[in-house]
Amino acid sequence: MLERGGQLLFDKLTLRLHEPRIGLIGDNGAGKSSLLRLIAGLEQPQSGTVRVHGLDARRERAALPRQVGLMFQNPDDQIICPTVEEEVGFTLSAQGVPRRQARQQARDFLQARGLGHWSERAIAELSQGQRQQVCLLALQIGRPATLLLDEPFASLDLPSQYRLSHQILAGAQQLVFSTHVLDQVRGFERVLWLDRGRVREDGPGHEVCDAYRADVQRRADAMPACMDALPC
Ligand SMILES: Nc1ncnc2c1ncn2[C@@H]1O[C@H](COP(=O)(O)OP(=O)(O)OP(=O)(O)O)[C@@H](O)[C@H]1O
Repeated sequence: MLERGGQLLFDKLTLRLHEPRIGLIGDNGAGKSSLLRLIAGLEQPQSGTVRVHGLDARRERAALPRQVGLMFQNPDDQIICPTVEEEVGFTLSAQGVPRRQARQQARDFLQARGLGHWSERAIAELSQGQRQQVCLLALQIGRPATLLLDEPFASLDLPSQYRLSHQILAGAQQLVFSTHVLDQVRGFERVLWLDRGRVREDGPGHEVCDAYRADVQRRADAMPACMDALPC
């Protein structure tokens, strides 16, 4: 059970997430980010347990970052270092790698991806899309088994979406990916449609996306026409 803002959000929710690519869809406030935060150990349920690759997300929270990395909706909520190299290296220092060695590994990691020229760049001078790329690199260098992505493409232009998508799919990690753009998860093995904290549909991406789209269409059809709804 999880309460947020004094409201019960998840109650008796039981999920096993084993598929390589899992999408999360649903209206604003449905609980997508909250579910990702539970898996990442950033929120704790008031009752019940969250197990991540065999770890208890409450009692073994310190060990979670080696297993799971969460990319926040807003890169500025994630980034804490002034330069790209420091930010990417920070993941390794947090895992116990000495700072100097972590910086060197970060440089090598960027170099290997054709981004050696980014090493010393100030994060503050990067665009939103570039900052999101840095967040993803900072997660990937830690090689977690699972990547949790919270609307990773929300504010990106098309070329940035392609770049980031390529970067995401190039990794071998399990993906759990929340989005409002159904096409991004339609081909996934499994998609969960969350509705006010409950799982409304759970199945192959194309089926669940179609069911959600049809429901949204039904609700839109039931709305008064725009002109009627506008104030005089
Ligand atoms: N920091 C917070 N404090 C209190 N309540 C919160 C907080 N963040 C979210 N909530 C509430 O938890 C519920 C689920 O929010 P959540 O952010 O998980 O939804 P979401 O599906 O990710 O929405 P969106 O599509 O808008 O990102 C909502 O009712 C929201 O009001």
